[in-house]
Amino acid sequence: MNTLDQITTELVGYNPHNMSADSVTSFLTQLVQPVTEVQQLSLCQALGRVLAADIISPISVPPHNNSAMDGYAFDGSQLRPGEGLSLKIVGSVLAGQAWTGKVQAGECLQIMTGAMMPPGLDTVVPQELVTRTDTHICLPPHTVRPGDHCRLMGEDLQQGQPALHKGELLTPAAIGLVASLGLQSVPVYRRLKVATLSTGNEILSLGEPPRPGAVYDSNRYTLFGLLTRLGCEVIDLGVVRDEPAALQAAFEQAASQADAIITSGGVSVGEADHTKQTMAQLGEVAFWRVAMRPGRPLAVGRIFKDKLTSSPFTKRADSYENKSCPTDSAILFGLPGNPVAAMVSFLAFVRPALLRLMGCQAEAPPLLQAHASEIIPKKPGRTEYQRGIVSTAADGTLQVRTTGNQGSGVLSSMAHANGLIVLSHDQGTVQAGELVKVMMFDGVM
Ligand SMILES: Nc1nc2c(c(=O)[nH]1)N[C@H]1C(S)=C(S)[C@@H](COP(=O)(O)OP(=O)(O)OC[C@H]3O[C@@H](n4cnc5c(N)ncnc54)[C@H](O)[C@@H]3O)O[C@H]1N2
Ligand code: MOO
Repeated sequence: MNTLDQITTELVGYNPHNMSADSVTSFLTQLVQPVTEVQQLSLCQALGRVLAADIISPISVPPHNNSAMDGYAFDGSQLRPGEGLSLKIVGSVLAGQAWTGKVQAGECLQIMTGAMMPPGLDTVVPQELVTRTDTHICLPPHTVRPGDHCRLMGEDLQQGQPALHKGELLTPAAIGLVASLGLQSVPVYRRLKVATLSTGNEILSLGEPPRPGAVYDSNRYTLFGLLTRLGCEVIDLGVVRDEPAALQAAFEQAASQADAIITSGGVSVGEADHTKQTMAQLGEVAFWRVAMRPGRPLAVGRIFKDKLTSSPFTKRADSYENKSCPTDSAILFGLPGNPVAAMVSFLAFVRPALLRLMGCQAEAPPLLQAHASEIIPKKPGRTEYQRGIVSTAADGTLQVRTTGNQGSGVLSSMAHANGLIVLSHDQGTVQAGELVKVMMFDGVM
């Protein structure tokens, strides 16, 4: 585990009370140490998990030369430029069958897609490109070239070649690739446990009757969705009152069970904002406040498990299967209470940090570029995230417009967005037609 001093002395521009969005990303890369515990999981359970070792192909894929079309297989060396070809049909082979007979010069074999190409044959002509009698086919000139429509053994993967690398996320395509190798299970890093709690005396749990001054908790629900999409196990610790003792008990419980803790509310400068103080008592506050909007009062730190009193930490290698978690500290993300500020902070920083904690080494997906359909006012000196809808303009280019009220408590404009327009730290107001960057939600939330 790196100490804060080790991380911060190397970090350019570190200012714990006003971090730029870029320095938060660099900081979290240093702070977060990936989990190390590995499990062997059957393929169907492994979707969304992170590979803990390279997958080396035990076989070649495809395992044999085979036809890419329903048609006729023959030796392509008989083709002559500008000339047609007449071939005698000597048999027929389906996928899964092996043709054992001979196919001589002047002959062909009727073959179905996926069927093994017999030795000596390297070319397939699709059936709709030939004229056929009972005994022969006739290929017009220029129908195929030697080697056409024949899929070669190992053209996808050669035996012994790495198919996937350690640190890759298992997507549906990756799961399919592993299955094509005949492997039934894969080594993956264990699932992260993430504890969530909402703070605030005014926060109502669902099912409670409304009361004056109170609002229903939405943050635990957006976080539940975001964390579930990420494949984390969510430990829901409910709503905690704005009281230091209640917060301390909740943090201790969370830290004893989870790799990461995500709170919302109580990180600003109000009299009931106790999150940072409790974080400092049980661990350390790494930084608080980011030059961004929304989400400025984000606080990040960690809770040291060996300091906990009420929830003793058992450091057993298999303990993540039980109640506690085998890491020395739990990283704590104190998100701002305003619902959109909480979501934006999660998407901008928490999600990439959790992916790193999960062992994922994949690059962040590139931001998309779209033309702003309207003026977007922006002050230089902070990164801004605006809720937007990307669509295709009449000329085929991408355009983006904002989804209305951008107040950091307004969830409806978030629910109607398909991405966040990311306006960088030094950027000023965006004019209509200018290109802007967009972080798309697809696959993320
Ligand atoms: N004097 C200042 N006041 C505020 C500042 C500031 O710099 N100086 N920052 C503002 C900004 S920006 C934000 S964001 C908020 C963040 O405050 P907290 O993290 O302390 O959050 P709360 O005060 O607890 O709540 C803010 C707001 O969000 C509602 N909320 C909280 N939790 C939930 C939840 N789970 N579900 C739905 N809504 C929730 C809460 O009722 C408040 O309306 O501080 C500003 N103030
Ligand atoms: O940063 Mo706050 O999130 O704007 O409301």
